[in-house]
Amino acid sequence: MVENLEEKELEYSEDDLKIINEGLVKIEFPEFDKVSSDAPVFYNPRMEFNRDTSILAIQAFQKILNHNVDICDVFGGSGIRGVRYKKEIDNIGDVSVNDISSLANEFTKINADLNNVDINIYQKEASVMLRNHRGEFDIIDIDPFGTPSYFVDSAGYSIKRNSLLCLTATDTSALCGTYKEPCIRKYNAKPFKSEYCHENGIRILAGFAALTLAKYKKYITVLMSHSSEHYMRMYLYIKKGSRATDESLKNIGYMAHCKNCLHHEPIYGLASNIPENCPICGGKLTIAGPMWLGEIQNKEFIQEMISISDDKELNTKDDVLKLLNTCYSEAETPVGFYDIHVICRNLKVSAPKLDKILDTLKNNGYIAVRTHFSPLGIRTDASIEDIKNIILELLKE
Ligand SMILES: C[S@@+](CC[C@H](N)C(=O)[O-])C[C@H]1O[C@@H](n2cnc3c(N)ncnc32)[C@H](O)[C@@H]1O
Ligand SMILES: [Zn+2]
Repeated sequence: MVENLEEKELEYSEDDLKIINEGLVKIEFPEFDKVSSDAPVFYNPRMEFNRDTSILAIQAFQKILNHNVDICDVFGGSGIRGVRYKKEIDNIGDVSVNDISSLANEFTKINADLNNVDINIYQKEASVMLRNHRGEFDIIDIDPFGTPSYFVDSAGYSIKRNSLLCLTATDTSALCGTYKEPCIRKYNAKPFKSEYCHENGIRILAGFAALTLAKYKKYITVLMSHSSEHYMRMYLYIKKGSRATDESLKNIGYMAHCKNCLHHEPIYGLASNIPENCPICGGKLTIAGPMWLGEIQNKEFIQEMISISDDKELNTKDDVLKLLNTCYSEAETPVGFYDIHVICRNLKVSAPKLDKILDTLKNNGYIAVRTHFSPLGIRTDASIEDIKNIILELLKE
């Protein structure tokens, strides 16, 4: 069932109108009491970071395609994304902005005129928009309130080979497992509320997209993904081919976690044999998934985003670069991470400095990097036993 279908009566006066600057554009919008799904046209300053990151990702993708790219923002709101994409991305082709609300579209028109750009404006339910315009866009941006799950099938039907699917989810409580049932309903996956639940959430969303697109013989490569504040966002390179899709689905699997000793391990395959007990301590394993166990960061793509940032005016550039640098170092590392405080609680000791643990792991020949998912997280190929031993040794010093 698709929510927010009915247009709500919203009134505003001239006094409610506000203009803000973001990136290279000015955006006018009526200020309602609160930012919510009741107010289709609004400006959410907390999403500027998301939009700035999108500018870099879409520009980097345009460079991969190396021709003018046509883009559709399926949930336009005030039109801010469409207007920014048209104004700030080089070699952009047609920009289409869709919103089910006529008020939203009124403001998209106002904002396109205010910034002297041409935008095609549509007023359709998102899935209808996608299905009516099959194969037309090089880039599809799905940025709804809450879950994108209702729209992924239509995106899978509509999206053409060699294109980019940008997905936002704000229902992080479902994806992270605060509430289990909504995740099962919306993403057909069992979540697990753990110290690395945001990574599991990203992987569940990517896995859901991969499995949904597979029936159209389309497969994903995750170019970049992040969990920030109250939302998750990912950039998926979509390609087509039945063999390659079959191969790609080998990245679907489960995460097994031992609450007793904190060991975790990925288990590849949809119908694989899942062990019941922890190979380290014999404790019962908790299973989350199905989820995407393939890469969730792509080094070359992120490097391109970082280079492109030199030429872009972005208010949140420092924060975006911080994120991109961490995501860059997270690429090609093992699935899942360890939280140092959780391990130290398990050991009943106080925590040594995170940098010390990272250095010692690296000196012992392990991969050891930070993760953007958590300031206390370490991504490493060391086993939980090795990490615990290193912590205990450090505490003796
Ligand atoms: C989160 S806002 C979009 C924000 C915008 N992308 C931005 O960056 O500011 C969601 C928008 O989706 C619209 N919407 C909600 N359900 C929809 C549906 N099923 N089809 C099309 N538009 C929908 C709402 O009217 C609202 O304007
Ligand atoms: Zn165990």
